[in-house]
Amino acid sequence: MLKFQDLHIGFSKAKRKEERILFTCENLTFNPGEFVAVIGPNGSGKTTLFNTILGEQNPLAGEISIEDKNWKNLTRTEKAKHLSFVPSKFSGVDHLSVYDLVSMGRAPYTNMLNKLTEEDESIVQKVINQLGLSDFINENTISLSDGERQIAMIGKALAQEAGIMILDEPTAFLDYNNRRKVLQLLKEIAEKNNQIIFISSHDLDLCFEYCSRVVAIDTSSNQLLNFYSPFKKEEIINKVF
Ligand SMILES: Nc1ncnc2c1ncn2[C@@H]1O[C@H](COP(=O)(O)OP(=O)(O)OP(=O)(O)O)[C@@H](O)[C@H]1O
Repeated sequence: MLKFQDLHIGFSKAKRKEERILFTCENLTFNPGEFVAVIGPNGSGKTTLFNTILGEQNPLAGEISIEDKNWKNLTRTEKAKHLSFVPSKFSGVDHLSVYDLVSMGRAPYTNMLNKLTEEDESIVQKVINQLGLSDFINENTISLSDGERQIAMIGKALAQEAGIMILDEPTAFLDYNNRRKVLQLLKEIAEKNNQIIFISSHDLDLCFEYCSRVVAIDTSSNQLLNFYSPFKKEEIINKVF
């Protein structure tokens, strides 16, 4: 369970000449199994919210807690066991196979030599099977299509077995069919694995179709608004854009 308590999201004086609050949010709780879209206009603060959840920057005020522990008090490794992140674009690394990439998700659990145990290997194999990546395991990550590579990156995050997965614009570089495929996959993962999945996206129609919850950054009131499926699409779009 992830909780936002009286959060103020933005940049402190240390990062800018003056403090800048992008938005505030009332107390919100996110439960396992929820597939949440973060929407809002360009520059409204979606990436900043993700960076704050990821611990890359502090909230200006308020608290984020996970399983009732204050996020600030967790070590980097503890955070990695709770939270995985998939960037918008990964171009692949030469000689890094799909199997190796998915295996990297086990890093928070391995020793200094990064040697996988039998249990780690069986988790990697399970993820590969769940995502239908078996035919690609030995493929070089730079020779995959954008869609295949995005799914392989989701595999790395899944192998991390974190309760919360954050994906920054996962559909941004995908064609229509792959957008649907990836969102359907994420919806199934959230439900079957009981994970909380956050995506940011400008594909509003697809968010409304696949996600169970939408949080929208309203730049007129500077507040994070919360909506559950079934969504009143027009109302949300008119309010936020
Ligand atoms: N390091 C920084 N220091 C100060 N301000 C920043 C910093 N990074 C981003 N900003 C500002 O914070 C605001 C929110 O940016 P952010 O990237 O979070 O928006 P976004 O909703 O993800 O945008 P987009 O949809 O265009 O990706 C923008 O006005 C941006 O200029």
